[in-house]
Amino acid sequence: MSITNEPAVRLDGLGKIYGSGASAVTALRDISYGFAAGSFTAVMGQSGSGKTTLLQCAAGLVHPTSGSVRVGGADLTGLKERELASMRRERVGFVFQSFNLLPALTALENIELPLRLAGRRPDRDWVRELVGRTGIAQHVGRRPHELSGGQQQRVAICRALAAGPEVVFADEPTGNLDTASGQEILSMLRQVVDALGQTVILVTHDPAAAAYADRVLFLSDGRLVDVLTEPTPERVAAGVQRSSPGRTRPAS
Ligand SMILES: Nc1ncnc2c1ncn2[C@@H]1O[C@H](COP(=O)(O)OP(=O)(O)OP(=O)(O)O)[C@@H](O)[C@H]1O
Repeated sequence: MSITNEPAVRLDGLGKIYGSGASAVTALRDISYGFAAGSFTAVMGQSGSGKTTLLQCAAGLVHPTSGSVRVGGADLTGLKERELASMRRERVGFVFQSFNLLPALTALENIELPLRLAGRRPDRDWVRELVGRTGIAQHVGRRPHELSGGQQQRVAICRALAAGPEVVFADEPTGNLDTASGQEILSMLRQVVDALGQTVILVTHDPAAAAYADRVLFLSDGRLVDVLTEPTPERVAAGVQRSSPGRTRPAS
């Protein structure tokens, strides 16, 4: 059971260095932030600023070099790979730019696959509610190649939500979609937060996409340099400008 006021994800002094010696790359520097349960947060910053690394550390996909990550109150620091894999299955959902659906399986089989791999019986009522809410109920018998990109991404969102995760991580989920389909996917993520109380963390390059969130974090050269509340596309675009390298300032 999660404790009231415990953030869904808590980063403390998070740092990540890839490689070592002369080829070492510092991707994250001393990032501390709590992602409130039931909130929608966008992470922005220029290419190479550390967005994907932050998401992957927070999701237990990449080991931080320093600091700690807590998901739903559970400390990931020191977990072995097998324990991390089980944590990911139980507590987090993922939505990627490339949908990552298995082509041989129907949409419904794709949605239920992670649960089945975890040895759990899918909750049919919950899956029915998800496919209804995301508007793909009539398509669940089709295979991915019989669906549009937007429909495939809806399937991926249902798959991410099927196990009732603490948090859904979405890395550029609209990157392969046309503008209208992208907007539908973002509205859907917004609805998932508002109607289902889900926590969503979204990595994006697009100020219009980030404006769907409650808060926007700005990264620059691996540092958290700004946090914007009540974002609009214009305010987010201005935040990107402010947080560009050369104009770095500490987070308030
Ligand atoms: N596996 C890796 N090995 C070495 N360096 C890496 C690795 N992954 C990322 N990096 C480096 O870490 C830094 C941050 O990368 P990251 O992918 O997190 O940035 P990003 O903001 O998501 O970039 P983009 O917007 O281009 O996807 C970059 O300098 C990148 O080259």
